[in-house]
Amino acid sequence: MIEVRGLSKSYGQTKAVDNVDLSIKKGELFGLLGPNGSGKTTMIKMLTGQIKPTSGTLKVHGLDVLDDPLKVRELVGVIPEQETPPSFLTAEEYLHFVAKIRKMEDCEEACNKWFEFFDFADQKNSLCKDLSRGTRQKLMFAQAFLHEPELAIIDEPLINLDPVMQKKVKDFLQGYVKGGGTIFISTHILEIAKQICTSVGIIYRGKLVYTGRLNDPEIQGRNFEDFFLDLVSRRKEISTDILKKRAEEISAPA
Ligand SMILES: Nc1ncnc2c1ncn2[C@@H]1O[C@H](COP(=O)(O)OP(=O)(O)OP(=O)(O)O)[C@@H](O)[C@H]1O
Repeated sequence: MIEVRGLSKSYGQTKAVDNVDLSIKKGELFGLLGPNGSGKTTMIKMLTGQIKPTSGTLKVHGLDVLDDPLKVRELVGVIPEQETPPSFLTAEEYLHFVAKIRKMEDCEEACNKWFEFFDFADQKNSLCKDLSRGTRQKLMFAQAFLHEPELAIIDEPLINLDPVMQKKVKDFLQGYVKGGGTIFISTHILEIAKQICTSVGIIYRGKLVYTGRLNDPEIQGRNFEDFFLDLVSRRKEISTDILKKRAEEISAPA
């Protein structure tokens, strides 16, 4: 469902994503994990055709994202990082608008299903700007799954949701992949990955330093948090040395 080869994205000197290879099969609930600034959002932006890679290839849903970014966005359900629905539309108008873009014939039932699922039917006529942050996230979630995409890509799916809604969303995501869907999420919350993901990738400083299942022999018998911290802090020591050297160079007399 997702095939990435040699994918890189640089912003000036910063290698946000560095030579990543990744394959995600249909039916996976894949979690991309990594500390802040490790390249998760940049990966998602490339997968969804929001930004172009510096180099590499990427296929999503069998489509080359570089050749056909519009088609990819039409097929795939996406929740970008920190995205909120347009302030000037009501919640219902926004879902109808998305349904039109998704070329859905009759969206009334699908929209109502989501208002009920997230328990905010009483606010469907409110302007999005007047909704709470959590409710805006619910709406973003609804728009991504409205057309029941085969693949959904979600940056931090549980952000701003209360524990009751988090549980609902986690159950929904697990059910979705059991029903044949594929989901790619990014998160820096390890607990979420442990609870719901069928496979994970760990990205650190743009490099994919691990991919596999949570029950892989490499992890088995070890606490996943320790495994994760080992992977990223081992590299942190290296980078700390580099930073120290740079600081010495900068402070050295000319
Ligand atoms: N538009 C941009 N211009 C310059 N640098 C950028 C840009 N977008 C991201 N970066 C840099 O690329 C690196 C990766 O950022 P990215 O947002 O992908 O990380 P992340 O893993 O999603 O972080 P977080 O968990 O904090 O959201 C960071 O060093 C960031 O500062």
